[in-house]
Amino acid sequence: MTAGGTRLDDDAAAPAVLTRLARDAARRPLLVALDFDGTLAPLVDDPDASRALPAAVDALRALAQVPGVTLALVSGRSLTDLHRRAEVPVGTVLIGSHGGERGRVGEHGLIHEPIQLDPEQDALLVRVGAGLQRAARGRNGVWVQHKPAAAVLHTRLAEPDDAEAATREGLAVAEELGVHAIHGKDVVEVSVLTVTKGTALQQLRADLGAAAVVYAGDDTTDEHAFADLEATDVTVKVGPGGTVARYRVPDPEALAEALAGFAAALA
Ligand SMILES: O=P(O)(O)OC[C@H]1O[C@H](O[C@H]2O[C@H](CO)[C@@H](O)[C@H](O)[C@H]2O)[C@H](O)[C@@H](O)[C@@H]1O
Repeated sequence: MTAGGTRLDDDAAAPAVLTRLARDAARRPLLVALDFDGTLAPLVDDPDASRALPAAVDALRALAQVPGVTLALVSGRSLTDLHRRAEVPVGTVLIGSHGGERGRVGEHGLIHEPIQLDPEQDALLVRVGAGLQRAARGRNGVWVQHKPAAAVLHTRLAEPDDAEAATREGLAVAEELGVHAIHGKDVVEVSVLTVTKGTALQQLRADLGAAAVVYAGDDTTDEHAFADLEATDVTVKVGPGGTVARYRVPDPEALAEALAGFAAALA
């Protein structure tokens, strides 16, 4: 219920703390960093159909116009995928692959260095993909998504028994290969990189010299970001579940509303 003395079950707490932060001119430069799936975009069965809420897109546009504010999206998606669907203004920083890739939205498209795996990581990624394909085989609704540095076993569409068995097998594949696995919302993601959203966010904060950070997210990988930020930063868990974040909003709709209020208070 509480973290850092804040009531996580108070729906008004996050909007109120954002308004206070907006009025505190000493806390600039300000970094506003947001997860994508489950945070700006409600979760859906097909990851390709995922879109940010129109209200969230409007709020991000308003935030990006405020002097002294840098907007960033921090996602498990590949950078190109995130860029394709994010609908964010020029200048927005994009962090993809859970911190493994970083770029920026430019006037003429995405500016970034494509991810470069060494031959060992390349070979490992092939084995990860093959292992997860084995875990999916013969199980209705279980499928594998391939990304630049990871493969993801999706179980959202499977019956509970199949989902559970596939998840167990997917986690075993990671253990066998000695690589990092993330058990997220109806996914087991196995990456050949050891980065986290937390370390990527700390790096970005240092690069910007940010005096304060706002971070919102809904899933297990976002807990790294919450944990690595400072007690004076504003961390917001979206939806139910245990968290080390200081504030909570019930869903992406409520977050979009809070961000719109934040942008208005900053203007
Ligand atoms: O860090 P995020 O932006 O939250 O991305 C994490 C993963 O998001 C996607 O999967 C999740 O969203 C899907 C679409 O709503 C949903 O079908 C799935 O169950 C969720 O886990 C994406 O497909 C993954 O690659 C990302 O790592």
